[in-house]
Amino acid sequence: MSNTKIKSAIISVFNKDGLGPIVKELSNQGVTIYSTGGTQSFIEELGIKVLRVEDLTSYPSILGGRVKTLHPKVFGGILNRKDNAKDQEQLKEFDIPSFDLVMVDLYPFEETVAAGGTHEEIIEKIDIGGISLIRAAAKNYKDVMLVSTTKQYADFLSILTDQKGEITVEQRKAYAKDAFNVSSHYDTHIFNYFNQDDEAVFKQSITESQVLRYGENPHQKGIFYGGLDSVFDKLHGKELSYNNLLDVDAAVNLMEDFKNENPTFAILKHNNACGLATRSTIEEAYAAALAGDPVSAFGGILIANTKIDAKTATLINDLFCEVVIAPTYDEEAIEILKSKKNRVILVQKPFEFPKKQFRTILNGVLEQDRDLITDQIENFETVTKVGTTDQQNKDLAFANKLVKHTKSNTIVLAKDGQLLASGTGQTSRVDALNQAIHKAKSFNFDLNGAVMASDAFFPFPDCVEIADNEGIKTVIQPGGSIKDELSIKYCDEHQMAMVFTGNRHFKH
Ligand SMILES: NC(=O)c1ncn([C@@H]2O[C@H](COP(=O)(O)O)[C@@H](O)[C@H]2O)c1NC=O
Repeated sequence: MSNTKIKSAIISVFNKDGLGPIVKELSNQGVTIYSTGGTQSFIEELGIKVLRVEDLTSYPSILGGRVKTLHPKVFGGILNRKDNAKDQEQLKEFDIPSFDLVMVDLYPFEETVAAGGTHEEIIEKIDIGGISLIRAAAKNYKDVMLVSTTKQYADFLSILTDQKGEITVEQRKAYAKDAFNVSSHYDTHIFNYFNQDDEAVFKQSITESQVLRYGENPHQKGIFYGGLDSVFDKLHGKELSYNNLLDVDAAVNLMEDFKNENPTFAILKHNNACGLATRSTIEEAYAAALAGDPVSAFGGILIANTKIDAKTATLINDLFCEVVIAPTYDEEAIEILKSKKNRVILVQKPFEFPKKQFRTILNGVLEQDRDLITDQIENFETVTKVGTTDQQNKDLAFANKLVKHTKSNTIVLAKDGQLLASGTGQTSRVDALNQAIHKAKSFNFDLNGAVMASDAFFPFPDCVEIADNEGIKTVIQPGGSIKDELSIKYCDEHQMAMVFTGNRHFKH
């Protein structure tokens, strides 16, 4: 198959940005340009000759722009096969010009939904003519070059210029493939808008992707579908790996629950926090978080809920860590942190988490709502004779937030706004508690006065008994076991306080 020299073009774009240099080049190359209303005015204002689609079709744009290019003279000009004699005869018979280039930028449907447009505004942004132009030109890629998104402008302009308007069939096919990506993405968003009542249909479209160095292990391939630019500004460091991304996700989710708290710092390893503390300064919060488990912190992911200053950065610099995340940094702090070549420094932007979560299992996909419940002190239900003090309530809320972001089964032990230790991802709650106690003791924490949080109810009174024996007298848990009474009874007999939240926070 031969190259196609662009001699005629039809251009209909919503966003006119970046169009100027392309139409100038097309004009320089003597290309005949047809265009729709707004695009035509834009091109004319550049002093470039352009023909009106209305003159071609002998119809004005009607129904408020709902019908402007939908005409056999337009679609015949795009869909005709150059090597099909009958097609070419019909072009002559019906006086249809043949198009070698189609350029479209669709109505901004997704953006209108995101901006909270009214139903009527959103419906009007369902592009009909544009999507038809795209499908037609992509179908006939053997003869037609199609630019279906403004993202292709720079590449297309260089092809146009370098190859003097001669486009190879490989290039046309590649652009056609991209076009079906554009059209299917567009339709996915329309479907999801119409499916807001949550009918169980899985349809997602993510056009951005990043090939990772590898997956969870070096022998596994890894790709991230999504774009991090809306979440972070990356100031420094190597590419985030598959495991880094999982940890970063866990860190950002965790810190979301502490974003309105006093300065709070977390250190994560393998998606779980190994250090977390809230203090009056971020420097103190970092020091207390690190003290939670300085061994695990090696190679960890660090996240702060407030600005990282130079003093904190100096402390961080003593630790080998993969990623540091904060909403802002002092200039000096950035320079200090940059001293390690590979360390990734991220500025977290204000960011709204998607409301749904997905993961693959077996031969399908699981979907669930994000766990948006953050248990508030005013909703705590004291179920024991002994109540809780204000400080204990603060610690219970702190530990309970952490439990929500730790792999099940989990038990979190905390005191004075500091994670003392947690048991993570254990097959029994008793194992989780024993792991937490063992860890806390290994770092010389005094468990007297500590609080215990559990992600799910206690099926037996064994955990409260073990906790009691260690001096832990205050407990928070969802409640809901048929044997709750046994745990409550134990607490009452041993002057322990227990609070129910009513909300389980499994995380698997
Ligand atoms: N109705 C049609 O026949 C039609 N043909 C092209 N469009 C769209 O109209 C827009 C360009 O319009 P204008 O050139 O008038 O600014 C583009 O987003 C294009 O995708 C159409 N509009 C919507 O369907």
